[in-house]
Amino acid sequence: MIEITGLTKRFGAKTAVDDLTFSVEPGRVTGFLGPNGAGKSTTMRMILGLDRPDAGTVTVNGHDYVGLARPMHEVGALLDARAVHKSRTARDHLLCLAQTNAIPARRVDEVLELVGLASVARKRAGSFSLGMGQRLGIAVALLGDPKVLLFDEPVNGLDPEGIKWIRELMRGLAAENRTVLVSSHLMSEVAQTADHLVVIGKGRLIADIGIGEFVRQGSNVLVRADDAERLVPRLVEAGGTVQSGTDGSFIVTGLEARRIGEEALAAGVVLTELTPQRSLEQAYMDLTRDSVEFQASVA
Ligand SMILES: Nc1ncnc2c1ncn2[C@@H]1O[C@H](COP(=O)(O)OP(=O)(O)OP(=O)(O)O)[C@@H](O)[C@H]1O
Repeated sequence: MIEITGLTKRFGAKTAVDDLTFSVEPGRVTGFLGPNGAGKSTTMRMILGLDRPDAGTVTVNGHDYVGLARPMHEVGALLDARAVHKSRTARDHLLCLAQTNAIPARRVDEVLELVGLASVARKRAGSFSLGMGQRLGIAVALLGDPKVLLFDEPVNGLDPEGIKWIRELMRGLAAENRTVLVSSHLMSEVAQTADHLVVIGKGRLIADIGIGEFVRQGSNVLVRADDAERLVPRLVEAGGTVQSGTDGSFIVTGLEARRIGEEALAAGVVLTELTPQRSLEQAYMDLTRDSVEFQASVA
């Protein structure tokens, strides 16, 4: 469990993290979303005691990071996958960390296997592709078998097979009741993995919401039906908001397309069109539009 209260970090005149309060619960994957420069990495660095907050507190399993007796056993993090000795082999890199943290050598071979690097364990990390480097970074995070895991943009550089692998890994870690926080600036990267979302913009909290609720809030569906008068009251009763559109169509907010289809079926109404209007990515972009630091201007 990670608990963040009133967390603030300034760099000169810039407030990178601004009075942020949220907690990250075990047993689920929490997606940490925000546009570039929103303050995700700075927040993660403060969780790990790498940056000192100007105000507020952050605790991991009830302690601040510096107060943790065996940090690698409590928190594992993938922050910057390039932070390895290029001349060392993958195995030596892990062995070195294991030795300084009283972790047995057999755990090194276990994590190499787990991340799919066993066959290249004796190759120099400097010769690794970006994706292999990411896997090595994940091996480091898992080395101490920690209960809390932080992944900063972990899919960077991974191919589709690697992306699928890391999604399954994160889901598996959450299923083992671990606390998993994964950052991204793209909704599409976390939508399939996260159970919960924390969205920030310009260092401030924008949303702290279950993925199901976010999907419902983000959904806007265009509907055409042969008997709208019979269908609309049912949709309103089911929690939807209905606005009439042009030429007999109407827009339903707050209900997923499937639910609308089920209501139509139950009412015996034929749907002639059922089109989701806004993707999750779009909903997220709408939410963070005012927080984007660098916007391209349209010529
Ligand atoms: N060491 C630093 N010195 C000065 N400014 C910094 C420093 N670290 C971060 N910042 C600034 O703080 C803000 C938040 O940066 P941060 O890297 O935490 O954002 P982010 O959400 O992780 O972004 P990205 O998705 O681009 O990695 C940015 O405006 C950044 O320029």
